[in-house]
Amino acid sequence: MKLTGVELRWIEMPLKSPFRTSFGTQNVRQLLLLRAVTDESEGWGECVAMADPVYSSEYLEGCADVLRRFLVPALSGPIDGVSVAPRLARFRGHRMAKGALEMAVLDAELRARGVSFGRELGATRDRVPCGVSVGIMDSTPELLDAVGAYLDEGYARIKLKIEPGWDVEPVRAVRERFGSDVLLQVDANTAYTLGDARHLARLDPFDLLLIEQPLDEEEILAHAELAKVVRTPICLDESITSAKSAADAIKLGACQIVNIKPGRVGGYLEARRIHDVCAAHGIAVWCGGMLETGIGRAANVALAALPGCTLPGDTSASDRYYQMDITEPFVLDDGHLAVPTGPGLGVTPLPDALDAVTVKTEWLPL
Ligand SMILES: CSCC[C@@H](NC(=O)CCC(=O)O)C(=O)O
Ligand SMILES: [Mg+2]
Repeated sequence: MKLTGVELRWIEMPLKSPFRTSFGTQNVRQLLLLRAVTDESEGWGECVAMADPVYSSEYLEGCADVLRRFLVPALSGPIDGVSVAPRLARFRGHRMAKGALEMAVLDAELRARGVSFGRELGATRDRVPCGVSVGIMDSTPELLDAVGAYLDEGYARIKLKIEPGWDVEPVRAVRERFGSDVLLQVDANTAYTLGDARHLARLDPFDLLLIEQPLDEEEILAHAELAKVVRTPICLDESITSAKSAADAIKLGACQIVNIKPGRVGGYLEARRIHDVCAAHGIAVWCGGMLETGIGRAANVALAALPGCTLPGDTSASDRYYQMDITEPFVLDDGHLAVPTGPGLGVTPLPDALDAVTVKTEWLPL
């Protein structure tokens, strides 16, 4: 298969309501979609980098630049999904940009072969239980209303964003209102330090599934120290950038659970390798989210169907964040989403919906 070019598409998707985390509040999701055009088929990739480098060092315009000047030109000549990462390895970092490009080439290859993402990645289920991420709110009553609505929709797991000053009390309020059977976890997005260990241990009585990324992404040993003070399992997100970093974190006792985000780790093939490393060490994994459109959501649901994904992921329905998705919407069914079965991602953008959120496009010829 040969690439004839890649289209970059800047899109802006307004959120139904502000999504607040410890690193800021989002009202609109600005992201880059890639369309890989080959001599056999076309494929789609979603770059999950945010507009600003506040979740990780990557950001939207930086990804566009590195794709334009380095990554896309490096894919001239015969190419397929598995050969993208080796071809790009000489360029350091830029995992989200690389992951989106690999995803688009892999999707084109799989559509040409008539193989689904789920089949290619090793999915063993045709539907997956879905969790939902709940942002930091202005008040506890507002939080309880939101959590109650998501539970009524059937979500299998609730994840609360936390930060210093909004942690123990919101968790206590959710437990008191909805009981101890609700699967409940928290995500700090690196907002704490090891000095907060005893404070974070105050979450232990609430029987949380996990505490996600309490410390800075580079604090691997500190997470291992934290795990000696906090009984609740530590889950890493931002710290896990590759199968190697996952193996190191596990060996150092820095995490008992891993949130796998394909964009963060350089693509779905590396995500599968992380899944396999964790499974070999008895570490549970789940598929994280970056407010993807239906394109990224389709691939995430396929990943979430792998056997080692034993915890509900942040694979919410399309209407968690968006009034209208750019694909046929993913709709929750009894707390589950169906794994797409068509070739490649199994979904394609709806032209009118895509045009409605497109800011600009750029064609990168090969
Ligand atoms: C765009 S920043 C979101 C990062 C955050 N993701 C979520 O909370 C889930 C978002 C989703 O439902 O896609 C995380 O750190 O896990
Ligand atoms: Mg997280």
